[in-house]
Amino acid sequence: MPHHAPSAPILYSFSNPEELVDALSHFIVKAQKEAVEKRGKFTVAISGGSLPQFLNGLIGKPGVKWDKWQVFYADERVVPLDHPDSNHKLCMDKLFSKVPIPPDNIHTIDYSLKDDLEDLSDAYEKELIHEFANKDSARFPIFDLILLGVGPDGHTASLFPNHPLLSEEDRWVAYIEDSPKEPPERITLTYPVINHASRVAFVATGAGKADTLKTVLDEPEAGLPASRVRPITPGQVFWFVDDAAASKVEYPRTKM
Ligand SMILES: O=C1O[C@H](COP(=O)(O)O)[C@@H](O)[C@H](O)[C@H]1O
Repeated sequence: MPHHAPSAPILYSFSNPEELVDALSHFIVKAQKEAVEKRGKFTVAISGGSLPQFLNGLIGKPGVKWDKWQVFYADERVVPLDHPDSNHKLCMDKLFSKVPIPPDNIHTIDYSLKDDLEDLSDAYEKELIHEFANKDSARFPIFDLILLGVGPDGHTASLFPNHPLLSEEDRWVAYIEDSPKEPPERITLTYPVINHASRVAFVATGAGKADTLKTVLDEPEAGLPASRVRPITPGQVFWFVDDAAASKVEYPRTKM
């Protein structure tokens, strides 16, 4: 089979958060429409951190078919689901408690397995296998959309700089016990999963992310975790940022 290099990232920069929220919700609904037309459902993985607050353009938006969404977490902290550090709690607070998504369509970690992180991450992987296996012959799941953030150190999901997990090639879900950012115990989707997605969209805002974004987009050879997100063709990576976050970036912007 011919090998195609991954497509270059597409960078959208907005002058204010309202424009970003609006464009992002439009982009997500378009992705959902395509997926539902093709396969009758929309598989999406969502991060925590600052990202969920930018999804509020979906609340009450016409065209969102919540019953077709199957939601997983791109990463999750190993804490109770109602703990302030839980990415699930954050997504519930910012979005899912405000929309008619069936609770069974939101796939959370099984916190009762907290004493054995291998079991906990295997159980989450099984949840993915149940959703994706046998639907196509791919070795890895093909998410319709993965929504990611980027930390000031360039980490994304719970893939941190210089961590051995960056080299994971087999597992769909892996655990980490020594996250440099609190809390230390987490699970994360691995690169093979992220880089098989149909679309990955990063969201990053604020001047505090300007240096990080410059390194990620202008110096991919530095190998920061977010730069390594390069979905295999025909997958595509998009960046939704504000002008403050993009202020130091030379990488070309695309008009929406
Ligand atoms: O710890 C995490 O950090 C990243 C980035 O967070 P942000 O607040 O700087 O946007 C986030 O994407 C990830 O889900 C989370 O667990």
